[in-house]
Amino acid sequence: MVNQENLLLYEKIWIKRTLQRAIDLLILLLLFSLLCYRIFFIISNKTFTIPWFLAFSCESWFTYTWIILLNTKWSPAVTKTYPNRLLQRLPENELPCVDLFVTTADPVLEPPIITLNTVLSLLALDYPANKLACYVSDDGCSVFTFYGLLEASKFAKFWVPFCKKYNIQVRAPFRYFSQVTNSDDDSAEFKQEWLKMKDMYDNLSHKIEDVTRNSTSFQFEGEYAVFLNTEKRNHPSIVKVILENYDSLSDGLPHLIYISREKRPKYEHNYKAGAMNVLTRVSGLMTNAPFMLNVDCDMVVNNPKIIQHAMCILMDSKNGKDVAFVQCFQQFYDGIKDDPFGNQWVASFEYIIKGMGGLQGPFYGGTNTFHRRNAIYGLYPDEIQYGRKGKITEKMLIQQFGSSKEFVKSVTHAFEGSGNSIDGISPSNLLDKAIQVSDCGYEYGTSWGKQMCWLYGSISEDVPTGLNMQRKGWRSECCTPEPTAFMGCAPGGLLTTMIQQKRWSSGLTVVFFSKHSPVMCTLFGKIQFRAGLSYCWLTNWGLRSVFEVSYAALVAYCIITNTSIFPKGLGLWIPLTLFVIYTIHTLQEYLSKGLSLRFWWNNQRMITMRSTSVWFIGFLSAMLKLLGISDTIFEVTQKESPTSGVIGDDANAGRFTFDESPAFVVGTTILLVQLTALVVKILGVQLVVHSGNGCGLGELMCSVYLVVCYWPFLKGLFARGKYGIPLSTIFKSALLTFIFVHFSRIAVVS
Ligand SMILES: O=c1ccn([C@@H]2O[C@H](COP(=O)(O)OP(=O)(O)O[C@H]3O[C@H](CO)[C@@H](O)[C@H](O)[C@H]3O)[C@@H](O)[C@H]2O)c(=O)[nH]1
Ligand SMILES: [Mn+2]
Repeated sequence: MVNQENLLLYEKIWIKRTLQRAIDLLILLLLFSLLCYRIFFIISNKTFTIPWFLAFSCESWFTYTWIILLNTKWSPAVTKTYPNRLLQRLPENELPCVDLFVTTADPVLEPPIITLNTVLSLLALDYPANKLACYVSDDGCSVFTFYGLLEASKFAKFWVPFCKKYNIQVRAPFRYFSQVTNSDDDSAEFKQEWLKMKDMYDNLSHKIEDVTRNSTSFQFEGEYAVFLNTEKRNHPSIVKVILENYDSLSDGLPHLIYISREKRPKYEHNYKAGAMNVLTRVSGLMTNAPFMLNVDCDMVVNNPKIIQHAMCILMDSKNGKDVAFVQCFQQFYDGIKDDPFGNQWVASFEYIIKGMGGLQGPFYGGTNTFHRRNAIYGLYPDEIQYGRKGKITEKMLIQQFGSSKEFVKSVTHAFEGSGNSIDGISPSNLLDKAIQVSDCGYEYGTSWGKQMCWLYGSISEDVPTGLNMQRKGWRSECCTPEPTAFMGCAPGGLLTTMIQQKRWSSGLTVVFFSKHSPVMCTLFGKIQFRAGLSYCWLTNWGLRSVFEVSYAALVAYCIITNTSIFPKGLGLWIPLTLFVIYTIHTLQEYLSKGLSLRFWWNNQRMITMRSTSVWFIGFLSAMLKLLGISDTIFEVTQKESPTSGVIGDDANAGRFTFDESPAFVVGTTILLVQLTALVVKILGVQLVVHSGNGCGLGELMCSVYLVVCYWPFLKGLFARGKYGIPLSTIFKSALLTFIFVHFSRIAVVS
């Protein structure tokens, strides 16, 4: 007989990739050869030119990047969870409580119908309803989001039982109805109910469409009166209990609470991190679950048993004790075929996240994550077992957590592991306390956002928040059940993708130079060496762009001035082989995952485009922020409304569209500079340098490669309308190109 108690709730499965490792090493060897070649060349020829030195610096950086990337990818692992064992071990009523958080920020960029679907999919989770509470934070302070939630809660009373009765897998109605039609095999009863549900859902979405369309005639009465005269950035806290499971029925509906934290023009709101901290406090007061799940408003549940899977990890008495958070990777529905904008992250998931999964665990990705409340509150892993070090007085707690006595009490309860803070008091009786902790002055002088919980200061709040926990010795785990846990909406077009990339680059650069930088956390905290390096890879996106842009500029400079940075003759074989093997390597990575050639190329060119354009802008904006010159803002990613049709089917969905956004200026400039260089070469009007070390095949190939990557931009130069690059952008880029060429010539002449 196998003793049930000894069976693990989850296991780590290591992935073997011998061939890939061999190629990885070969590339590393070639990179080192190139660097050595440069050093010997300088020593033996006793010539030292600035372009050579710059090329050497860039290539050293690329080698460093390659090393930290290898380090990240080299011990990949996935976790396998056994939810049945969990249920055998724990009776349903002993399963832990989980607080569910949804954030939304803008009713236009994030249509309420999307948020409602996410909420509905959470309410319908396959987990005892009395163990769940769903909190929605609305930074848009939108009466339509609130209206939508009220309507959705009425629909939920039918939808949730329907899903549970028929064991529906996809519980976000718009996903369900777009995928599943009833068939002849279904029972008459099911068909009837299906039709009824579809009818009710259509009704719900029409209602919401109608109020948003006729927004001016909305009646601010009753429940809605508090929204009258509120402005997005200037309004008091609004907390509303929409659903309440009074009798704590396991087959009822979870609590549903709407929160719009106070906003005043003079206060910093700290974007999503600020919203998450308010959610943490309100939920601490009302339900104080030991675990919390956080999702963005577009991340619908796709696997209704996901909590059981995550709990296998967090509740495992052997390996789970030091796990602070469980990360389910972001996956997307209705992605455009072959990923033209490189925002579906399939390869990153396979190689980077699984790679980190084998180290100290994946980084916190901002959504689809289960957190341990005590880890978020700043405890160390061993404090969970042996209690907090030293005696903590109430005064100290108030200093850290703020002045709400009730909230501080809930924190003490959380630390003691004794669950609900104010037993027997239902959420609606705690409204005034909840409003108090949602006020913008509440955090003043406390540790919120500085030492604990969601950290402030970077617009990629997720990475430092996760790092801050891991530096205390916590680990994290990936959770990858079948079917996929959550599905979200990938940015629809080029501009949205570029803005998102800029935000990440900027936010991550700030993290790299902040006190929560992976270097500091490795030196002075408990981030393991290799995990620290993998965090360096992640937070160096911005810095990397500086070297990539420099390299691109250098190549063009060489062609224009007829100088060279690449070896001649035999020496040219090193960079050439490097290029060919690297290409085969990435191609192999994609093909072996069943992705197409087109997919691979789309991703490769997007990697080049984003790392030489928006990452660079992100880096510059991070520098301005670090120097205190200007602040960075969190630009919310637009989510496509489900009613606007399936994105993937549109023939033009993958075409590049442009507008006057500065995000396109750098890219257009890179392209124009390369084109100018090539034209100069073809016309033979280069400046001849007397050393005889003129530009050769290497420089030309680099330049042509860049033009090929930027092909969609090249087409944009000649196209019109939204597919064309606006004249003003072309003009700005042309000016920058002119300046570049001018200074290149001056630099040579002098
Ligand atoms: O002031 C704000 C800004 C954003 N959000 C919410 O934050 C979430 C993420 O914003 P989104 O525009 O969708 O950003 P993405 O680039 O798609 O998000 C990724 O990157 C972010 C960090 O840059 C993380 O916070 C996200 O979880 C992660 O999915 C959304 O639910 C927003 O409603 C707020 O609540 N308040
Ligand atoms: Mn998103």
